[in-house]
Amino acid sequence: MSGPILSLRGVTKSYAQGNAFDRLLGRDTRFVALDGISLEVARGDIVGIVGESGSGKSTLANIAVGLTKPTSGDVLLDGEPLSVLMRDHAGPWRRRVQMAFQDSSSALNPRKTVSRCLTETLALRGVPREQRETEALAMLELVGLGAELAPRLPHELSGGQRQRIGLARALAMKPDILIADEPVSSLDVSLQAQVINLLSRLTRELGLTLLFISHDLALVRTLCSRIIVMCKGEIVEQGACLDVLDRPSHPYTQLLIAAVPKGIAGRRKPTSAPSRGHAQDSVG
Ligand SMILES: Nc1ncnc2c1ncn2[C@@H]1O[C@H](COP(=O)(O)OP(=O)(O)OP(=O)(O)O)[C@@H](O)[C@H]1O
Repeated sequence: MSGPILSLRGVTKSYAQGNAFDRLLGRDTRFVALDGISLEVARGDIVGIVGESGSGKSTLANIAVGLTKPTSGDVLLDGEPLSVLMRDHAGPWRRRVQMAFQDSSSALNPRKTVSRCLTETLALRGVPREQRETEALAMLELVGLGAELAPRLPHELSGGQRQRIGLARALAMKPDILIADEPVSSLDVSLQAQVINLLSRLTRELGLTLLFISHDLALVRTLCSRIIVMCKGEIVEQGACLDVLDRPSHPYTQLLIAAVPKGIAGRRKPTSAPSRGHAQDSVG
């Protein structure tokens, strides 16, 4: 298909503010978390979504993945509206758009082994029972982890290993779009580099489209081909990643870049990642 894989058209999300008493007196107001967002994501793009805390990045991600319903506006996957695709609960949207979360410890069930976590996801995808163990091991290998982790519980893993299990679980659904919400923020710099390099490799090898939400402009520069800058629920600037980061036109983007210590925002590259969108995988 030649059109955008993901489109948002005039998407707004607002939340009621105030308590029941306020509402009774007609004093309730609504807080607008997303204000008429429109964007298009091309297949295979790696899109960085940046902006200060509270600017609406996670709300946007949750709407794109179908976890949050927009107050108004349309979300389309390959031109088909989310509202139609979501009618079937285990339907195409659920499989095709997956999310990898920031907090890997709460994203995994503490009572389920790595193997069970992956085989259950594979079952959801309809993989026959007898193939699930083998495929679970293949998923572990894909994210650079060994079969010895399969019987372990989440608390028996390191933070970086948990992060990659979360990624493996999202990838086990064979998604077309992966949304990674601050996927490396809890990791140290070398683990960050591993996960970033892994994401870069997987987007190339699996033809994934990646939405990468981050506060770290240097990581976005390294990984992403496009960038979306959000401020107070609106997109204030978007375009080719290097163009926007090197020549920001909106004052908010300029502030965001200026807020990062010199030499870090601009051109830091994680270990062994040669250039944006072409980071080498250093996962062992
Ligand atoms: N369920 C909710 N009810 C009310 N307000 C909400 C709800 N969810 C989010 N918000 C508000 O919407 C705004 C956007 O939140 P969101 O989590 O999307 O921001 P963000 O850019 O992802 O922030 P961060 O970088 O800190 O994760 C915030 O002001 C937040 O308090």
